[in-house]
Amino acid sequence: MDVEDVDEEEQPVVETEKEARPKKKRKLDEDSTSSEDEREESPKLPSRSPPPPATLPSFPLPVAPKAPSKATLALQGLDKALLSAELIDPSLTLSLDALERPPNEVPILSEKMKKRLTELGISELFAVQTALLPFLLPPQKRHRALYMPYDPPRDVCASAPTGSGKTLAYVVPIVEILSARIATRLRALIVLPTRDLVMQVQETFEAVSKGRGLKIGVATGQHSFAHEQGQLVADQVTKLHGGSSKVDILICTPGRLIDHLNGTPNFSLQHLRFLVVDEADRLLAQSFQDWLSQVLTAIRPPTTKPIPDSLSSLTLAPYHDALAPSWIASIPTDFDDKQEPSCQKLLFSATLTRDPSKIAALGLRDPKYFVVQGGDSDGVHVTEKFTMPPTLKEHMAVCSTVQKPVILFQLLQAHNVRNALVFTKSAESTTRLVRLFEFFKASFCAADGNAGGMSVTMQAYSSDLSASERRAILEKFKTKEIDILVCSDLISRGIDITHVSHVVSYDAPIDMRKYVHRVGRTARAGREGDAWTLIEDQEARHFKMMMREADHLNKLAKLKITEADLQPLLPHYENALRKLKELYGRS
Ligand SMILES: Nc1ncnc2c1ncn2[C@@H]1O[C@H](COP(=O)(O)OP(=O)(O)OP(=O)(O)O)[C@@H](O)[C@H]1O
Repeated sequence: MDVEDVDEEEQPVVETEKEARPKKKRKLDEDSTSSEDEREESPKLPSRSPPPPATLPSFPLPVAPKAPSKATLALQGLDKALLSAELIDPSLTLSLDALERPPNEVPILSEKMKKRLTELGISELFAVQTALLPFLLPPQKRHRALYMPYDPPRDVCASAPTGSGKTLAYVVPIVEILSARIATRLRALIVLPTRDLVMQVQETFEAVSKGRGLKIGVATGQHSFAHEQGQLVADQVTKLHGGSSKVDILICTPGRLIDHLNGTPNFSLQHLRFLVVDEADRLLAQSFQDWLSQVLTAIRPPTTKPIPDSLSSLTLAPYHDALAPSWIASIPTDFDDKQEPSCQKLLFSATLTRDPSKIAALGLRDPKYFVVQGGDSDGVHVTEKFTMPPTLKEHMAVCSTVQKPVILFQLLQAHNVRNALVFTKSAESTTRLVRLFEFFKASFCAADGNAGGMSVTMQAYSSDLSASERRAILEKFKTKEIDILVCSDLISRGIDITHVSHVVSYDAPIDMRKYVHRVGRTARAGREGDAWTLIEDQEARHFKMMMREADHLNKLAKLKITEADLQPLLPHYENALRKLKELYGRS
């Protein structure tokens, strides 16, 4: 079988319609001709009805519609701010030394930060960072303050391809601004969808903020609630209007955050200077006890504000409560401007959130959009749904269900694949595929002593494993003790393992977002990467439709595999299938 040839079966829907239209026209033309002929031949009788027209009007052939104008898109409800997004060329980089500002302005990065980044091997900024750092670290000192109740900062939505360095784009500014603090308060809250991602972002914060005296906490439910409470809040006994915090930065999952908001005395978000929603498209799609509205409420000042001790007692004693400025009740005067919380919301995603109701729910303040994406700068391109790393090569093969495993094994062998992630549809199928591969490898090695390229190690990584088992496996994969991880979509969001050279969607992803996040595990940080998708015959139509709708089908080349390539592997594959059947039969 030539896998290349398999997927010629369906015609694009548009073409089918195109063909149908002219046929319809021909039919009508034929009808009109025949009636004219009949008129020629029939005896000339007086006719009661008016004669039919000589020819029927012809229908115009369908043409591809033009791209909608900005005004049309605006009318369709697309957020105005999104239409005027700043487009950033993905190939843009900027050396740390070139980050200059005039001497009368605050430099973008402090010398301490430059030194630390250099120690971490970062000598230049990636595209998303070149745009966000100057924006989040403005040139005037007052715009970098922790409290700006009369002139609060603009919110930010940033969309950039997977692996393009979004994490540092918020970690660096947060560390720079919070390092100016004099007392520990909860000033930055980072919300992520999974525990694994929380750990990863925590590592980045700890690395970047080393020596800056910031305290970083996590809340994911990995430890008992009481333990976490003790780590986050210093005083849970005295009622403190200003809250109490043992950390400056908290990185958490939404569920656990809500638990603390509702159940930890003195846990308060009133001092927040940054709220980061990373992997925003996924977090906004999930309700998690309506986490977002609870967080937004906790950031806003209460309607009845507490009066600090110093005012109520009319003494000059400093009030221990440390309320945030917009929380403090004051006697209103005619000159008072409205005070607002100083919290700046930063949303990050590899896929644009285009649902206007979701954007509205965030209550963004004069949001500024940054989109890292090639193409025109006329703004219309911003409406494209997905941005991929430019160093990613994408391929697909359509095949039968039966041949899929052996095609995978052939690809791994022929391309000498190491450092790969293979995605399956469920935890159960990860285990089954790994077992099948082990039987296959054993049969292959028994026949060919030197293993002929089948020496790779494969391991299942799925929700069937405990968190500690998963961590240990991931660590082994990072240190290259394991060559290939077969995983369910658990790993497909944000996990950063830079050496992944191949991502194989063994089971095709069911939607475009899943596809983007899976393939985004490779070609990270400017490296090359390959993404292969295996599609079963019956899935081909849906998959291609999905790709076409995302304007992405033309980016996928076909994988070249022939019958001759598979032939030598088939006896071992049959052996492996028999063994697997025996195993599952037994259990
Ligand atoms: N300026 C830089 N120089 C060198 N490496 C960098 C730089 N910025 C980020 N990286 C590295 O690039 C890798 C990918 O970064 P990161 O995880 O932030 O990507 P991401 O855009 O958040 O991806 P995803 O959408 O998949 O979560 C990380 O290993 C990070 O350390």
